[in-house]
Parts: sequence; C-alpha cells; structure tokens
Amino acid sequence: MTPALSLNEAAVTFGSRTLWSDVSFALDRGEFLAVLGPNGAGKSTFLKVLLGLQQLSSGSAEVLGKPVRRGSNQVGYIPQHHNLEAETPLRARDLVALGLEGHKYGIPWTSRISKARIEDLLTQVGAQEYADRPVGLLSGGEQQRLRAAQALAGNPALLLCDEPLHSLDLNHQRAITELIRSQAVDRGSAVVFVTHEINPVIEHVDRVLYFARGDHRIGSVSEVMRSEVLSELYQSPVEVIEHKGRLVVMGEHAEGEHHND
Ligand SMILES: Nc1ncnc2c1ncn2[C@@H]1O[C@H](COP(=O)(O)OP(=O)(O)OP(=O)(O)O)[C@@H](O)[C@H]1O
Repeated sequence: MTPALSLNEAAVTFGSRTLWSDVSFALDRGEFLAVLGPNGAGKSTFLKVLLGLQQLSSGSAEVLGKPVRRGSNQVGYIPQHHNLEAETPLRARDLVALGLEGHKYGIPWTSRISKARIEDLLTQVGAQEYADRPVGLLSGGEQQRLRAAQALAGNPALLLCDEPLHSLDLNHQRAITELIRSQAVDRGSAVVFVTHEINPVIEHVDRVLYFARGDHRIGSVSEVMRSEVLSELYQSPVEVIEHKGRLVVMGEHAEGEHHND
C-alpha cells in the first residue's frame, strides 16, 4: 500500500543553518509518530513541509504517493495553540464544520451525515455545551478542543498535530489523545504528533522522530529514548530514566545553547 507519508533525503536550510537534513522514512496508514526535540530544533518546520508551506532545500516529501501540496483535503492539521480574536464571527460548531471538505466552496457542506459527524466530534471533545457560543469568547483550552475536532472532521489520511495537548487539563488531554488514537487505529490515518512531552501519548506511539543539533534519530520508543542515543544526538550527556512507565529525560538542552555551524 502507498505510505501515508514518505521523505527521501529531506533537508531544510535557512541561510547557513541546516535545520535538519538526510531525513528518509515512510509512515504507513495507522502509524503514530511522535516528533520530539528542544525548542527551535525544527519540529514545526517539519510539519510545515508536510503542509506544503515550507520548501525543502533538498530531497523530497510525498503524501499518499504524491508530492506535498498546500490545501490537500487528505491532510488534517491541529495548529499550535493561539487565541482566536474575540470578535471572530463563528460559533464553535461552525469552526468544526470548516474542517469538512465542503468549506472549500464557501459554505460548509452540512448534509445529514456531516451534521452527525460534527455533533459526534463536538461530543467527543466535550464541546457540546459551548457549541453555539462565539469561538472568540471561549477559553484557550476550549478553542484547542475545537481545533482538534475541526482537523478530524474531514477524516484525513494524514493528521498533523502541533502540540495539541498544550493548555488542556488532564481530562481533556486524555479525551483528545483518545480521539487522535482512534483516528489512527479505527480509521487508519497516519498521525504525526509534535510534542515536548511524550508521556501523555507514550502508549500510542509507534515511532519517535527526535530532532536536535541539526541531526535526528528515528525508531521505536525503546530504540530512540535511551541515554546513549540521546547523548550522541545532543553531543552531551543526557540521561533517560524510566519511572512507573513514564520517561524522564534529564540534561536536554535548548537549541539556542549551542551553535551547529
Ligand atoms: N522562514 C524561516 N527563516 C529563517 N529561520 C526560520 C524560518 N522558519 C523557522 N526558522 C527558524 O528555524 C528554527 C526552528 O523553528 P521551528 O518552529 O521549526 O522549531 P520547533 O522545534 O518547532 O520549536 P518549538 O519547540 O520552540 O516550537 C527556529 O530557530 C526558527 O527561528
């Protein structure tokens, strides 16, 4: 079967800085990839490449066997959290409906099936009680739950998530994680999940892509999240400790603390 996503010797360079290079792997339908790394390592840029918003400096990237392009309805995206303007003229349920294919033609396509899908998603993210309120008046966490529902509304083959649990309380972290997991397992979407904290999703993760210092590692959680692997990647001592099923990574450095040129 054609992979949901494949990269071949992909690299992004800004001026003299190589953000990352030589990234080659394929992600199958139903696979859950966690993307980790310190601030500025290039995680969001990786998602931008897959959204067709950032050109590769070299190599290639394909979604469902075709070169990446902007605005593909096969790709769902939960952006990094930011608050919507207070006067945004949309109700919560309209924001979710925008995730359906029909919005491309101006008006959300609200057949009975799509209405049912929207109601279902609103329930799953716990947004029923504020479904008719203006989105700009909702809290950051409430808006974030709607963004997750919106990204899933079109049943994307590839779901890209940029820190989707940010600003959510524990209960809603679990609800959104479960929604994303079921999109992968029950509907066969590939998931690329950028996060600073692997523990909330660790049981669902098939592979980890870890960026640091212009380099990367990819593999299963137990292959990548090891002291010797991350110490080599950071080129300084990093210790990975497992405690009651949680991973604690000690000694990680922010990207700004070194120069990789
Ligand atoms: N268009 C651009 N031109 C120049 N530099 C850029 C551009 N886009 C991103 N960068 C730089 O590339 C680096 C990686 O940014 P990116 O947002 O991908 O990091 P990140 O790993 O997602 O970080 P964070 O964890 O802080 O969200 C940053 O230093 C950023 O300033």
